[in-house]
Order: sequence, then structure tokens, then C-alpha cells
Amino acid sequence: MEWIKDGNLDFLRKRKVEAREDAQQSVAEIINRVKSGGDEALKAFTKQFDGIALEAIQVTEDQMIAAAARVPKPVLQAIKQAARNIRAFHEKQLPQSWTETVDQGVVLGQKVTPLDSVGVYVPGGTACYPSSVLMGAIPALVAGVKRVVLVSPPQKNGLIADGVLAAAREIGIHEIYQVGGAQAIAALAYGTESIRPVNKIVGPGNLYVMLAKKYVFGDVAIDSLAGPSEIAVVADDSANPSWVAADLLSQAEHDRLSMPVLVTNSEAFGQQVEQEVENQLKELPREAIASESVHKQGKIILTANLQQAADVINQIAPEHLELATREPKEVLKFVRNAGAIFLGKYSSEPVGDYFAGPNHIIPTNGSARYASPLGVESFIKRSSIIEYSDEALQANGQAIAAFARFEGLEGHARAVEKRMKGAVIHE
Ligand SMILES: NC(=O)c1ccc[n+]([C@@H]2O[C@H](COP(=O)([O-])OP(=O)(O)OC[C@H]3O[C@@H](n4cnc5c(N)ncnc54)[C@H](O)[C@@H]3O)[C@@H](O)[C@H]2O)c1
Ligand SMILES: N[C@H](CO)Cc1c[nH]c[nH+]1
Ligand SMILES: [Zn+2]
Repeated sequence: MEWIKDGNLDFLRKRKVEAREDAQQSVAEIINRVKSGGDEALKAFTKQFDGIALEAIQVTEDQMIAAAARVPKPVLQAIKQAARNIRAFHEKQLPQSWTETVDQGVVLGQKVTPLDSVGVYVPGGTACYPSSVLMGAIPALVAGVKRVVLVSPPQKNGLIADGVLAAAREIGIHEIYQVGGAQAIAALAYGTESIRPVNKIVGPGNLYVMLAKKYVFGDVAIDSLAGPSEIAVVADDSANPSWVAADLLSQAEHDRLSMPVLVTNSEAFGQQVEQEVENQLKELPREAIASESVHKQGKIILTANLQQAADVINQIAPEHLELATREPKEVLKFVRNAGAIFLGKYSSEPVGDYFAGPNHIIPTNGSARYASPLGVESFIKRSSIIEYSDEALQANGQAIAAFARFEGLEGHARAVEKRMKGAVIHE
């Protein structure tokens, strides 16, 4: 891991997605080819990137039932429990429609409506993510979205991973297409012969998926830029170096582009963690991926104190932040930019990835400065309600007309004045 002792955070500029020009170019080409070539292009890219010659793009009900039957019982139980926790957490987020009489004859409010259709991307390039099925689709279902579509790349056996199909079945999702990468995002945005377009695309993925979502944004809505996973741990010398190293590796193993960062006020502690990371790396089945992440993106940032550590965190705006210090809540007071914050030494990051209830689809690449984890609000829109009585219009019409005329919009002024009784004042 690279040590930073002088507070220089230049590495943050280099990791920006804009710096990945080659990937941006191939994503643009893929999207445009799917736009013009439809299903044939989808099949060609699935052959090229996933090595699978697809016969059918949509997964059948029989395939789902067979897949669920192959998933071990304890895993199905874990999926069910996680689904309950995730639903319970997200039900608390559901915004309500409301109207209120705010003045005599003036009723204002907002009407909350779920989106008509959404596409959930479930990653599946180098690992399988049943947990992302739950995290992507449950908030949409809680919001009341009628059409929830899933896309995910096929695995080596030619079908989407069993666990992904089992999780989908568990929560009642039945429209599933076995395509991944930028080509799947293009299909959801623009449609093909097999896939009808959706209003919004959500879900995490690798660099190609993230760039594809960015590319189609505007033609379709997206949630956030939830790309290669990141973790930052703020720890003092009260933390357990072996546990901290394991948590850093938990995110490093997602992707070669994942970023594990330790921010500490103790150089000796940092050295212990660094050593532990190297030791534990050798034991990881996904060593090759994790090792590239650790050695290319991994950082140990030394700060004078924990308040300064929080300042560093606010600049990184990590997807996940663990506060493994004596008084985590004291550090929390200074944290403003982080997607999900784990407090105390037992709140290991994977608790949130799978189980606790809050969403694991979280902005990365610094976008936690302005974006939030996926939630029920990601799947609803608000319409404003305005109702003026005759009396309210008579009382306020003159002010509205004066405002409109000041903007040079005579038509607006007249629309209001037509309804007004008595003298109309033109200036
Ligand atoms: N931020 C979050 O909330 C969050 C949550 C879960 C997972 N993740 C991230 O999701 C990602 C999963 O990645 P993955 O690769 O396993 O699965 P993935 O499904 O995201 O990507 C696989 C697809 O990438 C495309 N691809 C691969 N190489 C390509 C190339 N050279 N050119 C064009 N397209 C190419 C292929 O179409 C392939 O099907 C990881 O980065 C992980 O960290 C993020
Ligand atoms: N850590 C990922 C989000 O960056 C989510 C995940 C799913 N499965 C395991 N981890
Ligand atoms: Zn994870």
C-alpha cells in the first residue's frame, strides 16, 4: 500500500472516471451498436465479453425454479432474512403524499407516484451478487414500481447465477434478461426486440457499467455512479490490525479497481495493518484481484489526529467508512461525506453488504459528496398540488400579474387578470 504522510491527496484526481478514456470510448461504441443492432448486438457482445452464445435473452420461469432448487438451504434462509431486514429498513423511507390548507382558500401539497418501470443491474462478471438483487429491487417494490426488470451477465454455465435467480424469485421478480455490461445498460435505456426500455436504471457494476449509466443519463434516469467498491477505515491504536486488514481486503476483492484506504493517527498501527494485509492476501481465493487493488489503489494516510482524519475522509467521500476508534461517535461528528458509515469495531463492512438493512448500492468515486445510497426515494417522483379558490385568486392576483409583467410575460399576467373581478391595474 502507498503511504501518504504529507496530506497530499492528488491520487483522488487520477482515479476520476473521466481519466479512463479508453473505457469511455468502448462503452460509447457498445451502446451505439446495441441502439442500432438490437438483440443481435446484445448476443454478439455477450459472446465477446462473457464467452456465452445466448439462445434466449429472457430467463424462463422453469429456469428460475431449477436455479432456486440448486441453492443450499442455509443460503436461501440467509437470503430470506436479509430480504426481511432490507424491506423493514426501506419501509421507513416511504414518503407520503400530503395536502395542506396554508392560507384562506389556498391548498398546497405534493402527490407521490412510483416510477412506471425500472431496470436493476445485478453485477456478475467475476462474482455473483444475489445481495444486489435484494438491494436493487426491494426499495423499488416498496415504492410501488409495477415493472421491475433485472439484467445480469450469464455465467460460464450459460445462465445467470443460481443465487441471483433464487433471490429474484424470493422477492417476486420475474422479468429477467441474461445480459450484462454496457450492452445491458443500452438495452434498458433504448430497448431491443426482446427488452422494452425502462424509465430508470439502477444498480452497481464495474467501470464499464458505471460509464454506460453515465452515458445514457438524460435519455433515461439513473440512480448514482455506483462503481468499483471502496472502503476507508479510520482507526487509532485501539483497533485490531488483523480485523482492519480483513475489512480492507473485503472490498479489495471486488475489483482490480477497488480502493482500500486506511487513515490513522498512529504510524505503528499503520505498519501492523500493512503487514496483516500482505499476510491475509496470500490466503484469499481472489488474491489476484485483491492484490492489484491493494497494490495499485491501496493507501495508508497518516494524520496528526482524528479530526484531521475526518477532513481527509470528507475529501475522499468514500463509499464505505468504518470508524474503528476508541470513540467512533466523536469522529462521526466531523464526517460529512461518506456513503455508509460503520461505527465501532464489530460493525464490519460486510454486515452492511448483506444483512443489516441499509442499501449496499452506494455512490463511489467521490460522488458521495453529492449523492446518497439507493433508497425508496430513488423510485418515486413528486408532483406538486396547487389549488386556489376564487377568494385566494382575487387576493393575490394583482401581485402575480405585477410579477409576470416585470418578467416581460404579458400573457401570464392576462391569464390571471381574466379571473379577477373589478379594476385591473396595468403599469
Ligand atoms: N458501489 C456499489 O454499490 C457496488 C455494489 C456491488 C458491487 N459493486 C461493484 O460491482 C462490480 C462488479 O464487477 P464485475 O466485473 O464482477 O461484474 P459486472 O457485471 O459489473 O461487469 C461484468 C461485465 O463487464 C463487461 N466487461 C468486462 N470487461 C470489459 C471490456 N474490456 N470491455 C467492455 N466491457 C467489459 C462485460 O460485459 C461483463 O459482462 C465491482 O466493481 C464491484 O466492486 C459495487
Ligand atoms: N461491497 C459491495 C458494495 O460496494 C456490495 C457487496 C455485495 N456483495 C458483497 N459486497
Ligand atoms: Zn462487498
